[in-house]
Amino acid sequence: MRTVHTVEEIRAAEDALMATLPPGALMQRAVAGLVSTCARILGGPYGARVVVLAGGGNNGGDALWAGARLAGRGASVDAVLLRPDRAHPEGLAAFRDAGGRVTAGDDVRAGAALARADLVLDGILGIGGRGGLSDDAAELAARARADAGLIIAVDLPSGVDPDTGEAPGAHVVADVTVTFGTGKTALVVDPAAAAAGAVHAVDIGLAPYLPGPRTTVLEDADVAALLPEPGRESDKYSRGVVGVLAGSGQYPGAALLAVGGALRGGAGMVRYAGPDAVAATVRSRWPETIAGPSVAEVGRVQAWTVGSGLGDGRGADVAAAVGAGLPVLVDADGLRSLPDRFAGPALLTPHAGELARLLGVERAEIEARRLHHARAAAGRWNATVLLKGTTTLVVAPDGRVRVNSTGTSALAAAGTGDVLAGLAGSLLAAGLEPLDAGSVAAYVHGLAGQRAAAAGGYPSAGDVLQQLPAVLGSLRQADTAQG
Ligand SMILES: NC(=O)C1=CN([C@@H]2O[C@H](COP(=O)(O)OP(=O)(O)OC[C@H]3O[C@@H](n4cnc5c(N)ncnc54)[C@H](O)[C@@H]3O)[C@@H](O)[C@H]2O)[C@@H](O)CC1
Ligand SMILES: Nc1ncnc2c1ncn2[C@@H]1O[C@H](COP(=O)(O)OP(=O)(O)O)[C@@H](O)[C@H]1O
Ligand SMILES: [K+]
Repeated sequence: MRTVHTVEEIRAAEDALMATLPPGALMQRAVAGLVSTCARILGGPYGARVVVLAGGGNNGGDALWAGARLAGRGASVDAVLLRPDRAHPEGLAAFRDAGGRVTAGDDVRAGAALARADLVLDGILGIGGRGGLSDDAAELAARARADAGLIIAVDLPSGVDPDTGEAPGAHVVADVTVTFGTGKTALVVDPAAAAAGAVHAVDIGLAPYLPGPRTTVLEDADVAALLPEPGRESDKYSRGVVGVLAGSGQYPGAALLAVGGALRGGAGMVRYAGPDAVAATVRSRWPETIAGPSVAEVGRVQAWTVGSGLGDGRGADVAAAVGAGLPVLVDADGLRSLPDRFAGPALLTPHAGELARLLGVERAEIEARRLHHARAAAGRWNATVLLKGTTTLVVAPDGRVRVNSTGTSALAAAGTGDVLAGLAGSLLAAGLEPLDAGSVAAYVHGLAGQRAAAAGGYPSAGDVLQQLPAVLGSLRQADTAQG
């Protein structure tokens, strides 16, 4: 599991750790990790042309110290100081001692150095940064992006907001970010995360001083441990019965994909509620499905998945499923019929457009502030909100957040959301809480998208569905091997 902490938590942990160490020792740990990553990426620093962009804080200090060490190993290093009056004194002294050249941000030499750089170290702003880059810094960042070989961001790409994942103004767009101690929201939540590139974490010994993380990124082992495992005594009821209220005459495929997602997700049984014609289509593909005309008449279930491809005019059925007092997942058209607040476990699965409609804001505003708005909706409806997109977020009303790392644009195809709704519904029926059900489903769904894409061509939702057994099988196998 990868952890994410807030700036306040990181600063408190750093203070506690620093109190046990000689002055400057913590920065030297960070710098050692940064330099070894730079050296590895450069294939050895000797002869490399490096430019350090240094702001006036400790982030600039890290970059200047790293520049000094790279110069000491034979790199040709220029430092461009954005705030010459506030440059990190020890870092700057070490840099000069190692033979580094220093220029001011507005010096023409700065542009020339960037144009021939193999590597730019972005030390303009770190966790102290707020509100986008100043104009002079923005210009250097743009030049670096246009002209230089590779950009490595120190701790964070400068200019993004550390705690929200928002990018409120100009910012560095890095190829790699070397981050210290723990993850930051900006490294996992878009749009900021898109500017971080590949993230390398450097252990500086902070973990014992950090609180339990509110935000996490699940990995294979976490997901495998959360997946329901049928026991010797399991029967179809104890494994979970999912009710699926999805699809319509206009969108019968949504019913097929949601039921398929639920069956492949491990449900012991799926009960489909919908018109006879759609039910017949569902049963011709999934003969194991039990069908009935409405929520009230389909029989007992342990969780409901409602809304995918449902069309209009089914509000009463949605209300019946939502009001059944069972865990419920609400997707797509079902989101038009939400109660004022949920009383029991609920998982809402909007994409940005649907969340925009729910909250009465523009879609672009949702995309710019994904975590903020997912949180707002989770609080407003007392439900866990799974906001789909490049990095899917799952936000519980109590403030816990999971960020999915397996997303792929291969999933940007009609109907993949229906598969996700069925899959997450089956996990709710198996007894997972909405945060676990949503984050495990998003993870598995992303891996299925990756596998479908690797099989070649442009996968459709059906191809993604077909990959679920292989993905679940390999996660389980890895779990058994570990356990
Ligand atoms: N505290 C420590 O011992 C360690 C700190 N480390 C580094 O220190 C960094 C944090 O350093 P600082 O707290 O000095 O903060 P930064 O270096 O991130 O920022 C410096 C200052 O810039 C100003 N600023 C904020 N937003 C700005 C903007 N948009 N435009 C211009 N100026 C702006 C603020 O006054 C801020 O305090 C971390 O990100 C990490 O790189 C690491 O060396 C690990 C150890
Ligand atoms: N660019 C992308 N990168 C990663 N995942 C994506 C991308 N675009 C779409 N997805 C994923 O694809 C799925 C699409 O779901 P949705 O928008 O509900 O489509 P539909 O209603 O057609 O099924 C979601 O899981 C979403 O997170
Ligand atoms: K930085």
